[in-house]
Amino acid sequence: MVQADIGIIGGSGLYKMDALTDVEEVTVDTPFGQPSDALICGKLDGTPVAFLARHGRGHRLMPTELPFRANVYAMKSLGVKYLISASAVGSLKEEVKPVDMVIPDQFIDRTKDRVATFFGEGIVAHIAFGDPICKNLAATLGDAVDSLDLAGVTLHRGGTYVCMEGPAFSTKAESHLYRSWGATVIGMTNLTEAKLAREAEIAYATLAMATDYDCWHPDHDNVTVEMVIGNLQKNAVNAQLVIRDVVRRLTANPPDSEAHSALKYAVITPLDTAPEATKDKLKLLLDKYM
Ligand SMILES: CSC[C@H]1O[C@H](OP(=O)(O)O)[C@H](O)[C@@H]1O
Ligand SMILES: Nc1ncnc2[nH]cnc12
Repeated sequence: MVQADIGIIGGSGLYKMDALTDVEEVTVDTPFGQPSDALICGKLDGTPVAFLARHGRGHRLMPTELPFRANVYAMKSLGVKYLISASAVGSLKEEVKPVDMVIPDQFIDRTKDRVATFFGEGIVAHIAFGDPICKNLAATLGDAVDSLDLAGVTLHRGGTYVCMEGPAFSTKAESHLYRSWGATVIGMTNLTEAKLAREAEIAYATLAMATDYDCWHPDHDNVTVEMVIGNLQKNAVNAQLVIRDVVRRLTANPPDSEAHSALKYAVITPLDTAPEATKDKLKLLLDKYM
């Protein structure tokens, strides 16, 4: 099986990486079902990476339908240690304008219809999630963005990403509420992925690219898919430059991450008495603790 230390999940507008060489499509089956699509494995400037189109190529899956567990498990099964998400987000702050980049460091959970854990069925784990994003991976990602000096793009390091269920966009009352909470951007995917990545001991960071001002801004139209995609086509070009640069940096200097030992103090169920079937299902995550 192909192996890669670095995984990339491309969101709305980013369905492929043009610079990939030695490309191989890998279909992965997991105990949590099939990922959104085949993993596109290849090399970026010589470094093996695995790319996954979050909504599938052709954008077939809405946020609630995403097989988040299968996606993260599939990355883990290829050996991924660093997972970078590229995502479209609505801006909740005046100073974050469309095409700006945000590297969030916090989330607010407004999802209600998805499973965000690998555990259960006899094995209970509670991961620490106070700092849901890997600080070192986020810093490397920020350095990559800064070094590129992309025209018209301001980088915002840090910020809170509200993860809503969707698929409908927010009401104005909701959008104003999130602003009153001090949130920075809004999307529908990254919190769930970040939780599962942490459970899988994978360092996770998000390159969030603003596409709209959601529906709170008096001088801007309410968000539409047309608006999102229009801006994300510009963002997709920038995102690929950033990803290429961050992969170079991670290859030269793979950072430490607290995520890599996230399960050390998280599993409360004694594994020696836990159900064999669940241990088998979670072997990829728990092997080093058994
Ligand atoms: C097409 S706009 C809404 C859609 O875009 C974002 O997706 P992703 O995070 O995969 O880029 C947002 O979360 C929604 O799923
Ligand atoms: N305004 C918005 N709300 C939720 N998800 C989004 N993705 C892009 N823009 C968004």
